[in-house]
Amino acid sequence: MKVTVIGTGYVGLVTGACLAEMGNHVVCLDVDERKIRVLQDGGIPIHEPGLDVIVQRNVAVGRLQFTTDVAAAVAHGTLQFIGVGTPPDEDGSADLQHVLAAARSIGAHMTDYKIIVDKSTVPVGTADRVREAVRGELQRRGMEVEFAVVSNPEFLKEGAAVGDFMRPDRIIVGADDERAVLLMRALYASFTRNHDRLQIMDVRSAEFTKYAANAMLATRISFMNELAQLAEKVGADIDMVRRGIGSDPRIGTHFLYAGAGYGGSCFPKDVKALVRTGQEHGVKLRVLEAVEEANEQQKHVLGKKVVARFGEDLAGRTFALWGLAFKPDTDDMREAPSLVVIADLVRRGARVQAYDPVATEQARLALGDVAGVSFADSAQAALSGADALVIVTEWREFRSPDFDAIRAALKQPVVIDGRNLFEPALVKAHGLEYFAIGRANAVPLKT
Ligand SMILES: NC(=O)C1=CN([C@@H]2O[C@H](COP(=O)(O)OP(=O)(O)OC[C@H]3O[C@@H](n4cnc5c(N)ncnc54)[C@H](O)[C@@H]3O)[C@@H](O)[C@H]2O)C=CC1
Ligand SMILES: O=C(O)[C@H]1O[C@H](OP(=O)(O)OP(=O)(O)OC[C@H]2O[C@@H](n3ccc(=O)[nH]c3=O)[C@H](O)[C@@H]2O)[C@H](O)[C@@H](O)[C@@H]1O
Repeated sequence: MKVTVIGTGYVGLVTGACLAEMGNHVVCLDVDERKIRVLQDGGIPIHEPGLDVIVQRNVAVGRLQFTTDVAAAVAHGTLQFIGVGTPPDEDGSADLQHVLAAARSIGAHMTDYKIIVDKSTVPVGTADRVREAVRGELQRRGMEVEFAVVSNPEFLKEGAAVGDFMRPDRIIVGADDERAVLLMRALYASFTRNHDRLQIMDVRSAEFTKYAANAMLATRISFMNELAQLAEKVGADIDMVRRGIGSDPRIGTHFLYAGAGYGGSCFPKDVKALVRTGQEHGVKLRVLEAVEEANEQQKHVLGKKVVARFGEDLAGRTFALWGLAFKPDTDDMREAPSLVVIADLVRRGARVQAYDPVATEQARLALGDVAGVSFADSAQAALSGADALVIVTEWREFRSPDFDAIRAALKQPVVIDGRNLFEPALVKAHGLEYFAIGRANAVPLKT
């Protein structure tokens, strides 16, 4: 099938590459000339495991192309995917300017039947606005061309995006047009061969499903983060509790990890946007308001643990910080908890020596010229001369460290772990003080 994907970010590029991998002919369009140049030169502008191989393979056989030429891109695909950003507006609602601009681009150039697929996360009712935007352009050109607008929200996770797209739990298609449903079924048939994972529904339910999914996942995390705070007070271990409740299939084991707060480009913005939609319709989403507030507080938990151990005044102190990206296996710094941790430490006069396996460049951009932050080339180098180690992101290479080398490098034997990576008794046995989330502190008798 001929497919055009508008927007080559985390979602658009993965969508385009994976659809090409299944034999479709895909043209990816972006307004960012730099990004398109990188892609045309054989590079990948983001860090996403496994994506480079798929992109290169499909470019080589001519099934995947990148362009900034709107007219050519719109002419190419019967299916026009919109995968542009939907950042939060000032009032928390989703800013649809890029989605509507993409819709106008399609309307301004299309000459034959198109199925316009909203892949971006967009509030209920957006398909109607996309339809109006396309129709407005067609009228301006004095043309009548048939088209359908379909909702096909994306559920991939960064860091696991290729696997999630190639082997989806479900594919949601919201459509009220028979011809569009047939083509969407045909497009996705290869991804759902063994199990029919395609769910066809009305457009509004599909749009809503995306927000409901992210809101539910964010709720689980804030719920566990709050319980973790209580666990510390009452002497329980949140990780034991996680295992205990997770074995009930109604609860399930996934997405129950207490930590330094959720970040990323989606949970924070999607929870806000759903709360905002509720307000617009006179429905107060109390649970989600609390989810958001709990998460804002959780991002300060590591800073508070540092203060509890070292005092309010951190002038003259240096902290090693492991993990900058909002989660492992990505370079994405959007809403990363590390930004809040760094701000909390630096505000009190501390210096931070940070290390991340891939996100350093993005972190530099996100932090701007914050004084007191430097970047190390390795996890061990970040420890040199630091008072303590603070872990924010659970990259695999941090999971089994040389505790003796950590102890030798630090001025004080203190590890503050925002992701509960280690057995407290093990860390303590190496002579390190260990402060984690929702667990009793493990402090050796003599330090
Ligand atoms: N990042 C993720 O893991 C997921 C994101 N989503 C949703 O997918 C959408 C896109 O997210 P990301 O890929 O993370 O965004 P992104 O910010 O990485 O990429 C968006 C791209 O769209 C381009 N763009 C903007 N306006 C354009 C236009 N008029 N024409 C052509 N290109 C244009 C930008 O230059 C940029 O390259 C958002 O609605 C997001 O909520 C959904 C599931 C997962
Ligand atoms: O709409 C989106 O953009 C995507 O948002 C999330 O994916 P993503 O943000 O890439 O990453 P997650 O693995 O969900 O992690 C989000 C945040 O939650 C945190 N988290 C996750 C799981 C957990 O148990 N505890 C926890 O604190 C992570 O550290 C991270 O900061 C969803 O998992 C995807 O299904 C969805 O498509």
